[in-house]
Amino acid sequence: MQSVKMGRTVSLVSKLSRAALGSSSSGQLASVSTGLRAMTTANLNSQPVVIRIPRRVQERIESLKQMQGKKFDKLPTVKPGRLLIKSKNPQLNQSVGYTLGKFEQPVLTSKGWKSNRALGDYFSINSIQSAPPFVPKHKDEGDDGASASKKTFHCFNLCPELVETLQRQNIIHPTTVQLQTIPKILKGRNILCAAETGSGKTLTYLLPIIHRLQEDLLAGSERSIRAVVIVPSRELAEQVNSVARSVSERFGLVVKVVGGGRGVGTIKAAFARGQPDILVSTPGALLKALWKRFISLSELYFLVIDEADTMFDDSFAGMLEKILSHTQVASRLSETIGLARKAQLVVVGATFPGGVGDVLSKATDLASISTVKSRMLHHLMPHIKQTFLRVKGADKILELHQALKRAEQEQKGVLVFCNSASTVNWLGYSLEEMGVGHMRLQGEMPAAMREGVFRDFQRGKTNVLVCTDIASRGLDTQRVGLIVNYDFPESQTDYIHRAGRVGRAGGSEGGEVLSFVTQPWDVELVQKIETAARRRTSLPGMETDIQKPSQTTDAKEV
Ligand SMILES: Nc1ncnc2c1ncn2[C@@H]1O[C@H](COP(=O)(O)OP(=O)(O)OP(=O)(O)O)[C@@H](O)[C@H]1O
Repeated sequence: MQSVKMGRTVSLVSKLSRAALGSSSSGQLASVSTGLRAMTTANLNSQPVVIRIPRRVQERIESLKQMQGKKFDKLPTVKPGRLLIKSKNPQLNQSVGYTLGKFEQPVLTSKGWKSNRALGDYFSINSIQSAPPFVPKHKDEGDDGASASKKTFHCFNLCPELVETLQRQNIIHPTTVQLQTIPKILKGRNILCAAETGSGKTLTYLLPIIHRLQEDLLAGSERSIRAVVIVPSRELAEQVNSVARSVSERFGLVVKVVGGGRGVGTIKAAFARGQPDILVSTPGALLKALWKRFISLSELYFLVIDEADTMFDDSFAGMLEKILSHTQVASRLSETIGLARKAQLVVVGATFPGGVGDVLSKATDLASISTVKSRMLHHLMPHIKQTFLRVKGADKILELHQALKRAEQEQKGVLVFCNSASTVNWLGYSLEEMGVGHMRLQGEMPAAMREGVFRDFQRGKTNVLVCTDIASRGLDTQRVGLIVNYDFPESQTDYIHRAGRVGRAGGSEGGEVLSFVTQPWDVELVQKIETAARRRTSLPGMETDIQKPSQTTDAKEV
């Protein structure tokens, strides 16, 4: 008897679950509740039976109840399971398991955000996986990329000492971009490598360069500048210099760095004791060194342009063209070998707006460039939680203070991004008054003041760095767990780069981005981001317009 009753109860619960899961109609919801009440009464009269309603069903019932309360003319976007979008208004939540139809317009939380009535509204794009998308998955592993026999750096046939050096730094398995690009650079190809922020692009180009140069050194070649890496900021130049040194030291390769803002004397002094094998430089400093004939690039094997989107924008493109005119870039694979060899070109970035092809076509045949483009390029990173808060300008400082307190408890490093140097200064004074320890980094600071700020932040001198976008490009910020967009970024590109300071290869999980949205013009960008998140597509209008390499050229040259 008992077992029969139990059996009926179980089948009733499963029917109710199906009803609740499979329908959004209020009639069925009412029957779910009535059924449950009837069942409870029946059980009181006989032997007690514990009825457990799965949490999924409970959540479903809750959301259906909310639908009932408000006339809602749209299919529910909430399914059992985790939420992709969590809004203040739960009707606008969207589950990970919900896929928007091709012609279905997403209902956005940020839809009415231009109006002041929306003040206080918010939504989050939740992280839906713990592993970054640039960690290669293997057949026998789940979404998080755990376990499995992954490839190691041995697979590239790099010199063993180089692989050993990486192992000592706990860099064992190549990322997707490294797997795809390193073999191509080793073959001598011109490369355009477009891959997500934090996916390990620096080692992607440095490893083949160092491998090649140490071979040359063993062959007894004279020292001259064989590789130049051009980056847009002094901080990034210092960082690339430090990575290059850490992996090339044991081979006796010389790496030097020159940055702008320090005058010709400092640049001259950098080369007083001879030419390095690898030179890392900002474009301005490199041009000065070339014009003053402190260096020559006639023996160049590799020319790397890192952070391509910044390097090809109006502020740098002119300088870049001049630098390219001082170099001989190979237009075919056969030109990268032999005595009359020309330089191999490697262009690297996490975002590729238009204009790249225009400049490059002046230096080489675009058909000679192999493009490596990662699957999630220009997508929102799925392993980072991103929250958008519609807030009054005057309230931002209080919200920031709260966020900083939380981050302090969790011992996270924080980057606070502002859109101008003056806001960095103003915010700095305000935080000082509030007793919040921090450092500041912006482009208008005198070189001497700017020097070492980022390094000190990296070393943990303070947990908070208030900065402009000069800190958003390329800087490796393993200790940062929270990004605050105090000012909302002016472009999608800036948003991607700022958000990319968390969730980097080899870093810790659980990075977050918090964005304050105050201005009507911010709202349009938020809406684009929210739409891309709900549709799970790349951000709109960010396609790369560089010409794809022609298959025939590639086939001939291999
Ligand atoms: N295969 C790897 N395994 C683990 N960590 C790695 C690996 N490759 C690189 N890293 C580490 O990942 C971090 C990010 O690398 P890197 O700065 O080169 O990223 P990036 O792609 O250039 O980022 P951005 O687009 O922001 O410039 C660094 O700390 C680096 O040491």
